[in-house]
Amino acid sequence: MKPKKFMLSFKFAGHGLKDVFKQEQNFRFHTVAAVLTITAGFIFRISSIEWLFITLVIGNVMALELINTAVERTVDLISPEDHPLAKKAKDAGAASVLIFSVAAAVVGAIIFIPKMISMM
Ligand SMILES: Nc1ncnc2c1ncn2[C@@H]1O[C@H](COP(=O)(O)OP(=O)(O)OP(=O)(O)O)[C@@H](O)[C@H]1O
Repeated sequence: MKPKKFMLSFKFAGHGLKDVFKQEQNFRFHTVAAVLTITAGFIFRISSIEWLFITLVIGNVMALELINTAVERTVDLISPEDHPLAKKAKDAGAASVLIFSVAAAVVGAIIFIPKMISMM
């Protein structure tokens, strides 16, 4: 890939990120949750392994939310009218974010709850 094309792909990704942040409340919620989790990571001085898990779950939740938005928009483009398959596609996309968000909450609880308890 040419360097100019490579740099342009970053620019387009940036546009996508900015647009989804502006348009999607769920993405803004996940961003706030990520900032709070990272702040808690510094406050509780979590280990390298714990940072590894936190980085992976935050990255995956946000990436899934972006993919879910891409699915929603593609469905809206292809099927602006109500259609049972459009509903199934959108609901499956939403379920993928939900499943990983629950897993992320479990990871966060395993890392932070013992540290909060020992602080009290
Ligand atoms: N074209 C469609 N045909 C059938 N069901 C749809 C269609 N578009 C959305 N739905 C369903 O209607 C419900 C609400 O959808 P809604 O449009 O409010 O949210 P969304 O498109 O999934 O997400 P967002 O609000 O972020 O765009 C969901 O169960 C969704 O699957």
